[in-house]
Amino acid sequence: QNGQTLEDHTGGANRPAIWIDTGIHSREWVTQASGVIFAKKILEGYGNDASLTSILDNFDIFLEIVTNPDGFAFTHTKNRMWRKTRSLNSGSSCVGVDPNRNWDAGFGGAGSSSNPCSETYRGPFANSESEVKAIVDFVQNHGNIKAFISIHSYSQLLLYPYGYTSKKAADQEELDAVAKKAVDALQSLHGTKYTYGSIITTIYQASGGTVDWTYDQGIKYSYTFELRDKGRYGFMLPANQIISTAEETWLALMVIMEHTRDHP
Ligand SMILES: NCCCCC[C@@H](C[SeH])C(=O)O
Ligand SMILES: [Zn+2]
Ligand SMILES: [Zn+2]
Repeated sequence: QNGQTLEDHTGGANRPAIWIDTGIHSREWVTQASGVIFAKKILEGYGNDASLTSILDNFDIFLEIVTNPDGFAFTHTKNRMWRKTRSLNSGSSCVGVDPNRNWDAGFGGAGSSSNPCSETYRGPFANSESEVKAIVDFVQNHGNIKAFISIHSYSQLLLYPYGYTSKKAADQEELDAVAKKAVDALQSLHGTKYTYGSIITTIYQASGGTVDWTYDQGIKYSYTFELRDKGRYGFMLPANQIISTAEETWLALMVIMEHTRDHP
């Protein structure tokens, strides 16, 4: 359209962008399902919701829904509780690397395991997993991503860097203020209560994590969500909670995206 070639589908040379991924941990099924609903929100919202329209008039949104496809298939066929990738580990009969410990941010430090049989196995080296490397390459080639949101379940948390170190992020105050606003918006819909804060202080030490790497790439608005619930169902959240979970999470995402739009 308007004289642009097919390849240039992003509406112009490298517009600023917002990244959202779901399903990097395959068993966290409410996240992939929510990702599909986020896609619907984006498509239906353009031209109807003024705030989303203004976001999309200025940013591209990149949404990767099945970020760990091999793991996701495995949860459907063999093991519902599979978390990691399905890569083969030489010298071990244990399969898979934790794709949320494989990033080059404090890689190999405390908060990940060197044991291939562990659920938090970091992998043989940073970006060893194709699922991770693909995103690293995309982020570095794009070079104009302003917000990066990686969605997990469960625990009802909104987390920001760092997880690999107790050092405060340079933008900690701002990240905390936006997180508060986001969880307040989330809670306003169905009363779902979230906790927010830095990864290491709010959940546990985790090395090689996604948003620690994106933050250190200069993507200030880097957040990890842990969606519903707090353990009653855990990863097996009943399907009848998918829509309400996605709807409330969308309100939090809108707060983060609006802040990104208004603070370019
Ligand atoms: N980027 C590290 C985020 C903190 C831990 C998040 C949870 C999600 Se299941 C984890 O990977 O253990
Ligand atoms: Zn997870
Ligand atoms: Zn989790």
